[in-house]
Amino acid sequence: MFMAGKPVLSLRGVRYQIGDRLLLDNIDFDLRAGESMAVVGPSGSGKSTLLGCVLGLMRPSSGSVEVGGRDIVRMRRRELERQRSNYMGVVFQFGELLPELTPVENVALAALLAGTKADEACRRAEKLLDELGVPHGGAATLQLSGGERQRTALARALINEPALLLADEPTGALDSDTRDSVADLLFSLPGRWGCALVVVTHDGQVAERADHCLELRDAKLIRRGAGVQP
Ligand SMILES: Nc1ncnc2c1ncn2[C@@H]1O[C@H](COP(=O)(O)OP(=O)(O)OP(=O)(O)O)[C@@H](O)[C@H]1O
Repeated sequence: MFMAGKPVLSLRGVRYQIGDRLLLDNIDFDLRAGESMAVVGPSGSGKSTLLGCVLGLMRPSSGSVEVGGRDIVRMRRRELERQRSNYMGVVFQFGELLPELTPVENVALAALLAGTKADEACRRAEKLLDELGVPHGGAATLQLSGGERQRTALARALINEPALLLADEPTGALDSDTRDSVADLLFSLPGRWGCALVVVTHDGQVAERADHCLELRDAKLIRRGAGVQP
């Protein structure tokens, strides 16, 4: 896990523009191990763009995005991919799992791709799925409920022990009871695993569980909860 006390994620002066529209204007924040942050904001305000900059999928026109103490903005592709696989885990709205594989296979695959041996990858996948409450007989992932699929997606994001967990609308496709149980699990992870967590969500009831709640509006990040220094 990343050094305690130092930010796992640190943005300074991040600016991102599409055409003549400024989506991110001078965004600054720090997030440390064990902390969670929610980003809310109207549809189209640029929340996914912000996450894209943190993941290195989008390149800001200026500013720095430090993950694990290193600026990813000016990294070459290979180096960026290495930094991403060493430090980051990601969960999307629909889980983005391979439906015909079993949950164990879906989760183990992420470890295999990171260089873990097959036996070890399966063992760790099974343990993680047990801890996150996902049944894992031989059934294909498509037979799981929506909540179980999102828990599987969380297990996949966690298997390489990321210092930074990123989630884009992780509960957006779930009914309200399932949303609550997945959100409870999600926000328990920084305390249990020592990772930092960023959640982009439309849902105020999900966002209020975070240590820091920030709203993206008119290209600026405005603090809504206590904590983070924007
Ligand atoms: N490649 C692109 N070309 C042009 N416009 C784009 C492109 N990508 C995103 N946009 C626009 O940028 C704006 C921000 O998009 P983004 O997906 O970051 O918003 P969001 O806050 O995540 O929205 P939502 O909550 O609806 O998912 C939107 O108006 C979108 O249409």
